[in-house]
Amino acid sequence: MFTARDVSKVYHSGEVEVVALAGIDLDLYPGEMVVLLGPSGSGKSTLLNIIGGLDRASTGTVRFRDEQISDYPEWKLTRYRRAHVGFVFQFYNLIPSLTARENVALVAEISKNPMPPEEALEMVGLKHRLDHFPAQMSGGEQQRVAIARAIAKRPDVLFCDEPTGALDSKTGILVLDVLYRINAELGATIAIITHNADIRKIAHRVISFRDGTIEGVERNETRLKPTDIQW
Ligand SMILES: Nc1ncnc2c1ncn2[C@@H]1O[C@H](COP(=O)(O)OP(=O)(O)OP(=O)(O)O)[C@@H](O)[C@H]1O
Repeated sequence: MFTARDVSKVYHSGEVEVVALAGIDLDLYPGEMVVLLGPSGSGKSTLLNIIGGLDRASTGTVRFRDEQISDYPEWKLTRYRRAHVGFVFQFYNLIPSLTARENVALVAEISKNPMPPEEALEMVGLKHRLDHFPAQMSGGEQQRVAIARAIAKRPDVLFCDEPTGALDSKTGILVLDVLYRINAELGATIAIITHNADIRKIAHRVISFRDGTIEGVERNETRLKPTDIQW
């Protein structure tokens, strides 16, 4: 689904150059669930942001199916992101003055063939929270609203940057279980960035980062369900 070749990213802040990615090659396949592991600052978010069309590589190429998205002008990149990519971040980013249903509806409105917000919220187990505001929900519930919002446009791929980073383990497992089901039931490719090595067991493949490079790729012969892991 994605082919990244020799992707590098250098940030310049004043005199200082930070090499966030130093020539990475990565393939992501349709329908797989991958976990990206690695120390803080090793380049995980930078890579997903580039593949997701939120940022641009300094050098190298990124293909999505038959399209070289690294060559896209801004408007095409926006269209690509809108049509194909869902994002889930550590801090939910819900609009506080909108209910769960309205937060999801907002994205559904700018999509071509969206799921009804109620259906997306039902998939994440929040049918009973449709008209609650973010402040009336727990962290895990808010994250599940954020996931419902991301899947409502039926994305081909879901990029999740530390989705359980702000949650206790019990709630985190619930959120991972939702992602696991979305991967199995909707067939969406899912990439999860985490610092938590225990989460690796739920992935088809685990990609390990170090200093802006990929240190290793491991395939899990047997996967665990999120409800079978603990940390
Ligand atoms: N906008 C930016 N400007 C300057 N440097 C940046 C910027 N974004 C990231 N970096 C630097 O690039 C490097 C890689 O950052 P990145 O966020 O990709 O790492 P990460 O592996 O996702 O880390 P974490 O697990 O802490 O989120 C880090 O050294 C970071 O400080």
